[in-house]
Amino acid sequence: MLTRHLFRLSKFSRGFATHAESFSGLPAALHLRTGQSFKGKSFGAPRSLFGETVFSTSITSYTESMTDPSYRGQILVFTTPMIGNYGVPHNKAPYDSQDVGVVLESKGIQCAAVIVGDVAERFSHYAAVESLASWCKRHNVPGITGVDTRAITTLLRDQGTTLGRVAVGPDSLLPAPDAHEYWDPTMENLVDQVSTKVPYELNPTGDIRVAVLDFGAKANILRSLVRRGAAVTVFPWNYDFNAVRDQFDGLFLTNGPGSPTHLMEAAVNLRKTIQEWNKPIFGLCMGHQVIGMAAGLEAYRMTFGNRGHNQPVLALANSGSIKAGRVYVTSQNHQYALKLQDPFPAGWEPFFINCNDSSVEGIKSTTASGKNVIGVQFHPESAGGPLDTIEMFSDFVNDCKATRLALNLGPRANVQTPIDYPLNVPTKSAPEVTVSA
Ligand SMILES: NC(=O)CC[C@H](N)C(=O)O
Repeated sequence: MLTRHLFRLSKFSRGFATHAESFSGLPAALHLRTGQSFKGKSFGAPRSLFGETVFSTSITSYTESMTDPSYRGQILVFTTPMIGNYGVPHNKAPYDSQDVGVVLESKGIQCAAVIVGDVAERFSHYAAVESLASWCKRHNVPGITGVDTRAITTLLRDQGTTLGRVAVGPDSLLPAPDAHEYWDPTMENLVDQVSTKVPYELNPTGDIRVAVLDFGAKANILRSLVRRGAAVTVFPWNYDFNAVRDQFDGLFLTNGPGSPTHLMEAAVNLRKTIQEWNKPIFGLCMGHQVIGMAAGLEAYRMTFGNRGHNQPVLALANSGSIKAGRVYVTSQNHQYALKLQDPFPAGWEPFFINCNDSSVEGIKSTTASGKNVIGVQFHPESAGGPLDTIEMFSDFVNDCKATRLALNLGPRANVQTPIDYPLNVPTKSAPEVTVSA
């Protein structure tokens, strides 16, 4: 009876559908460079490719994860067995009241491929318009279902993130590639591939004006700033913010894919900004790593990183809405981290620490330094994930407002002053900061 009732409910919900045509059922295999192979069935695009195999422990939000530009080049294994049961929402205007041009985290699927235990052929959700399989097919992204994702995860946890190959159809019957044939996405500057090529503005009449350095921004970062009344100007990753900084009340550095070793130029520019400019700076994930490199900390590659929406972090200091001694559950997607060094560089202190692996989860400028710079390894904008640290965006916006007041700049509400973008600003500075890959 209950089952019949549930079936009816799902039948009449807008998104109830099956997309059998996107389940080719072709044989497929995931080969790891370390020699292991896992066999399953193909869904989505019938296409073979190389990538870096990573796992995520998130239970929901496969749509947000897959559109996160930080997953660029990665074969994403979900530890949650059933993926796809609430389908995929539309991606057409109008989006929402904080329209930043996309409904999820970016315009399309960013990860190279997905590996799931059991892909849902039927989906049901009021906002869903298609199945995971049909979405993957439209975006030319292959998926494999029917594999033991727990076995893959246990392996990756022991041996670390591993290069892989998704082989679909006849390719899956061929022997696994030789170790030297695997493509390593981290050798490329992936940030350059996903960052905006030209500056653009959102909410130009906001109360404060924030510059965003786009290393591969998740859209919810932009929404979170706009929602709090900020006018936002998004710049390419290697734009030298120092050329325009007088026009802004704060600087935000976003998440981004790949190794921070490719972002030396941004770190060198930022070091100058921190030295010469006393307004609020906030960075997350890749942005946090760039802040750390600018501060003189070293970044390193972790064994398997942290990916999921259930990562506990302990606050070590009070700052705005964050209280020392409290544990916050956070959304994360990273492979690199800043080294915890003793002593910390002058003027800096650790802000958060991961409760599972004790890795650095945040740094901040000390009160005595007179600066207001914060970097966090996790994603306070939390798409998807718990909202425990979302108020860090309010803290940042409030700090920007307070700085305007302190500098007697007055309110800028409804003032539309065009930003003057000097051309050819990206510079080729000599790297001065260290990162161990
Ligand atoms: N989400 C991110 O910004 C991740 C930063 C970096 N790509 C890493 O893997 O550590």
